Amino acid sequence: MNAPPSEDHHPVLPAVLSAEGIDHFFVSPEGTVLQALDQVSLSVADGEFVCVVGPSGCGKSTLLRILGGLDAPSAGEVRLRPELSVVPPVAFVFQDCGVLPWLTVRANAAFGLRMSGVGRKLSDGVADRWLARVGLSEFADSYPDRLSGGMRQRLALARAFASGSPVLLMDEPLGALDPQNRLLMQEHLLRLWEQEHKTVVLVTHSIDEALLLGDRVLVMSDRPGRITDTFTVPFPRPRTAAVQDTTAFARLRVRVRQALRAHRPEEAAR
Ligand SMILES: Nc1ncnc2c1ncn2[C@@H]1O[C@H](COP(=O)(O)OP(=O)(O)OP(=O)(O)O)[C@@H](O)[C@H]1O
Repeated sequence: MNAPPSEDHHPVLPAVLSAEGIDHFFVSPEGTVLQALDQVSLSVADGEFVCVVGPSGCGKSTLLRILGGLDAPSAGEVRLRPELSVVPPVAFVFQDCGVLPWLTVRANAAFGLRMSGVGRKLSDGVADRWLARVGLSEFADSYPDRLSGGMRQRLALARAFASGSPVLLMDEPLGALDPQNRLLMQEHLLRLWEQEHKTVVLVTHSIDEALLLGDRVLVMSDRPGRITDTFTVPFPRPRTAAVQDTTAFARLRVRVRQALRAHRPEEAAR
């Protein structure tokens, strides 16, 4: 295995999701080849929250899609713990929510369960419990156009958590929110995850978000994306946004920022 240089060791717990030696190439209609990923290997333990940060265009979304089986890698292998194949193993949360405007809020929350064959009564019951947990009960019979951006994102989270999938793959799920709403949603996501302990891989541009939410932060280089550094986040749980005001947080933020800069060609040239 091509282990990335790392400040910290990978978890000793058995991996739920792992990837080994992932390369990915895109070919344009004119035949131009673009390498998006270069020998990416990672391993995510059961119940672990892993955040991925990296410069724009470095291949984070491509990696997430490959981890979730939406795209096949050009080379390398993704493995999910075998017993997970009995349920939809992964649920996605995207920046644009993926909320379906023609379905009610309840039907949106129940969507993952319905797609995996769960009957309406049972899936609606689960959806209603999740809507209550994200504070959207009163909108259950409404359509998503009645919801604000933050509420839609809460609905997207409810749908992912309600789906029963043990692995949640999140691509900038809070990226479209204003700073105040984003902080509220980060704390909301923290609470949900701390209660449910799903296995999460979350892509974000925000170092602060990664350090607030994650157990580990993986840093990617410029394209073609490689994992250059891994940081274990030592802050105890349950966490609140107040951890961002501590000296330890500020120090770790600097180290992650330095790791990000170290692998950008224009920085290396300075
Ligand atoms: N379907 C595609 N066809 C061709 N090129 C693609 C395709 N999808 C992504 N790319 C290219 O692959 C590279 C990686 O894209 P990707 O979206 O994975 O990056 P990212 O790190 O998620 O970017 P951002 O942070 O800006 O969202 C980029 O150069 C992008 O232009």
